[in-house]
Amino acid sequence: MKILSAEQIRKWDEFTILNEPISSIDLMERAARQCTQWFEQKKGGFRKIRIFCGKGNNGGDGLAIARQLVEKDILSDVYILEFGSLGTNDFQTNLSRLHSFPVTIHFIQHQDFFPVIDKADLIIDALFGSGLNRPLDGLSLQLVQHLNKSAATIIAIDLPSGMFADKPSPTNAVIKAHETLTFQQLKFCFLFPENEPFFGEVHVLNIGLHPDFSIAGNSMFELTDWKMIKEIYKPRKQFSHKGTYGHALIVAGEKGKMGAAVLCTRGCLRSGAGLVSAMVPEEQFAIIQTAVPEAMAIAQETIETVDLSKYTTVGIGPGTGTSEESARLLQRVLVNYNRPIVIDADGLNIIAANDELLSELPPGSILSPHPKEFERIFGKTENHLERIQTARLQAQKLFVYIIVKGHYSFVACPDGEVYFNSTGNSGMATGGSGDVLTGILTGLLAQGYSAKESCLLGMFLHGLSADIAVKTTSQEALVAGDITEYLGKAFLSIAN
Ligand SMILES: NC(=O)C1=CN([C@@H]2O[C@H](COP(=O)(O)OP(=O)(O)OC[C@H]3O[C@@H](n4cnc5c(N)ncnc54)[C@H](OP(=O)(O)O)[C@@H]3O)[C@@H](O)[C@H]2O)[C@H](O)CC1
Ligand SMILES: [K+]
Repeated sequence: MKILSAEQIRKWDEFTILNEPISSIDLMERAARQCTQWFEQKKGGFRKIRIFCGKGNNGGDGLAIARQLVEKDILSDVYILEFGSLGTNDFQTNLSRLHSFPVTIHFIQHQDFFPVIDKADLIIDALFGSGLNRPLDGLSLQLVQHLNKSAATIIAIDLPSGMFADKPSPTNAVIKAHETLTFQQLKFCFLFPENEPFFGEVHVLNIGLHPDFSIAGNSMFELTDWKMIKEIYKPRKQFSHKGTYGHALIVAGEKGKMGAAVLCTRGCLRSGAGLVSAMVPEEQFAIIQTAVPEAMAIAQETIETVDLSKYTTVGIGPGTGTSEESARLLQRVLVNYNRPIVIDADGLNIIAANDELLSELPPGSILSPHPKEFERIFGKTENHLERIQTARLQAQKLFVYIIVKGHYSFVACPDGEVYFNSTGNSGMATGGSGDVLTGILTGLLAQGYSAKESCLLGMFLHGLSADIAVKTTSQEALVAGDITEYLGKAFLSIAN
């Protein structure tokens, strides 16, 4: 699913209006209807429903919701932020429609008119949506601060007022919503971690924008979905043997960090690699061979002489440390291996300390930093959007795939496309979950998925497995090992 800017969504509206065809006011009615149905299902026994409206189309939605709720015998008070000018056409039409219904309409021209809000009230925020073009100030700023001070439940329509739809809102006053009902698809702003305190739980309501609108080519940003992932997934061939699915080399672990090697190797095996060799310090063989008997062990001390070309791919970095010997491991792989590899964790820290290694990366390789590792290599970024843009430029420049981990992990590809992952949960913020991802990515590469396919399928599987796991483990009790345990169920849900 492509992620669109506010401008592109406006064009999609216009396309729908022209080609469905549907009038703009009926499209607003349809959008409001989806919200009304959602509110009906929510029920909740609120003392009073208060709908706050601006004079744009977001406010128009609020007015239409007020009318549709009365039609269902749910009463509300409407508050219109009044600046003295007329609202949009659809706002004005909805205002005149509302006059014949038993809804009290208040016009707010000054902060003295702000209502006292009870914690048992429900606030519907329809002040500003995707048309916001500057931070809030004056009366709108004061109103948002007043609403945020209340202990009432706040539901935002389309976006929390004060938040820009497609760029960071660092200095803005923004409504702190408990839930947000957004239209048609996720907006860019919901992918930024800085915005998380404001949007609460986001529900995407389908308002039936025209399916033929050509978004392809209009956006470099995309959210992975089931259809895309099912197309990438390749069932195993009937006449196959372990050689069909490649031989992966995992270079991981040092004394005290062998857990990373175990998790990574398990992730690699569980994602379907035919053979996996784990290159660990020789004195740690017992750990890897006991914990992962399916893998072969090979000593890190043999790195100078080993023939790397016999491995289909290499995953390097989890728990290796950043000592001179570990740096040597990475250098040797980079210099002697020319197919795509996966580099994570300490492998990335070694690169951060020796940035000349960036020019040695085999083309098409995958780097999978978390934000701090990313900044160590590519420099400080002010916000998530800047991080996305930097990753995009670097992926193009270095011809590598850069996965930045987090809620909505994303991968920046060498062709300039950026894909956000749609699976996963906060339970994954636990030690070792990145090591499992490295294993999965390496395992997918080994069995013949392209680097891009490995990134998309790997991130999706990793998150999906955790989503399935938390149904029994809870987010709190999830440990990285559970992600490998549930990978089978994740594969089954993609295959079926
Ligand atoms: N396809 C859909 O998703 C549909 C969405 N709908 C709803 O429409 C809004 C977008 O409506 P729009 O009228 O474009 O914008 P807003 O309602 O968000 O804002 C209206 C005007 O507010 C002014 N503005 C902008 N920033 C500020 C500010 N900081 N302070 C005060 N005023 C501000 C601006 O006008 P100016 O002339 O003052 O620049 C805006 O134009 C979308 O979010 C949905 O809720 C449709 O209902 C159905 C389809
Ligand atoms: K809003």
